[in-house]
Amino acid sequence: MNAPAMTAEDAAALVEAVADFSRSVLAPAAAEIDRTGRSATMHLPQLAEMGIMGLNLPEACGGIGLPATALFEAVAAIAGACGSTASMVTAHWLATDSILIGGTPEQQQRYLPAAAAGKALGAFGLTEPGAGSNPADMTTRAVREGDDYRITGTKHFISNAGEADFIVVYAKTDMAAGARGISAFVVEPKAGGVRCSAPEPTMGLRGGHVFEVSLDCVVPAENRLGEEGKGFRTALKVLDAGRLEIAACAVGIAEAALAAALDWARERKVGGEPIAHFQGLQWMLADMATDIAAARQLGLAAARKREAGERFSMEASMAKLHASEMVGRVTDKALQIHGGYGFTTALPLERYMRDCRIFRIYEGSSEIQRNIIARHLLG
Ligand SMILES: CC(C)(COP(=O)(O)OP(=O)(O)OC[C@H]1O[C@@H](n2cnc3c(N)ncnc32)[C@H](O)[C@@H]1OP(=O)(O)O)[C@@H](O)C(=O)NCCC(=O)NCCSC(=O)CCS(=O)O
Repeated sequence: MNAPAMTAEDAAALVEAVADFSRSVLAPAAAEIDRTGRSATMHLPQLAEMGIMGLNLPEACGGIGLPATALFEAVAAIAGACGSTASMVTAHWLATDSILIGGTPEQQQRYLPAAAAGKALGAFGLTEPGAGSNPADMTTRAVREGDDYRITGTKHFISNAGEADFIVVYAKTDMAAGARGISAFVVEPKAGGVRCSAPEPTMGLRGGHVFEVSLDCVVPAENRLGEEGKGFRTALKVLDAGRLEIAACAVGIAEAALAAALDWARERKVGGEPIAHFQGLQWMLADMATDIAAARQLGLAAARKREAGERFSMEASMAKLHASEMVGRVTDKALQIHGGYGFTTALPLERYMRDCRIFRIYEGSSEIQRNIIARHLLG
């Protein structure tokens, strides 16, 4: 079992500090980020100061080493305040987790301390225009040229890429070997050969920018993470953690929507009576709270397995599946409780609905999560 890097009391205090920061710094800017599409990286200096960019990394790599259960709560707090910021931060963690899981100790020391300190922003380059649900179909290739690799191809829907200092790119080193021919590389866009599109216009998470990335670059062989052909396994391990973080984002946004609905129900009157007095509405609130509690428990169960150093693929998929579907139900009910006001952009309800919609799609759609769960059940 992996020893937790800090005591439960220290972890709880850190989560509380992240929640305070989220309420006081992130939440007030969230509507403006959504309206203007300004990048959530505007918060990077303060996120860095709080140590948030390295919450997922062990102290030996410059991170905070927050235990997985506390990490779940920290992500929920960030997402409840600003979904775009949570998306940007967790995409950075996909990149740093790739190096932590797939890299050598030298590679970890080369990249992770600066990334944990928020001095270098990361992106995770797996998805392609023609390879979303099945990364094994990717066509990006890395061909060995002496001490280097030439990487050519196109990646799509890559969060942070346009501003990233490093992108972990998954590419085929053996085109005939399917998933076993995939290797991972750290690509530094400043070295040249990397072109990013303008940010894709999206329905939600408008400050969590996603890009198409065209690659025709040469990287030194020392930038390959681990052995050739081990990249797919690394990506799937990274995605276990990423899926848990999406579940946490869903719980955070759902809690924000429930809190807004509770306030509204207490204050809004119909026929002189607060709408909270009506049983139909009370039942909606009860269902929302129950749905959120179930999602949190699934997430924490997966996090406990992660903390114990056990494989948690099925649990992460269950947590993501349930939480990403749950947040759709909860935000819809919260908007309904607000009536016409919920439909206006003066209140955050419609933003919550837009921001959470992608959770059922990225880092493995709900259908992919069901496939993974069924495969674990059936063996
Ligand atoms: C649906 C899939 C899981 C199907 O994958 P495969 O069937 O092709 O692969 P598997 O047989 O399951 O796994 C291959 C291999 O790796 C081993 N493995 C897998 N996971 C782990 C783990 N956690 N720990 C250890 N080992 C693991 C597994 O046992 C196999 O080993 P053998 O080869 O048998 O020895 C997969 O295709 C899938 O997950 N698809 C969805 C892809 C996805 O989520 N894409 C999203 C990308 S990122 C994004 O959306 C946003 C990023 S951002 O915001 O910028």
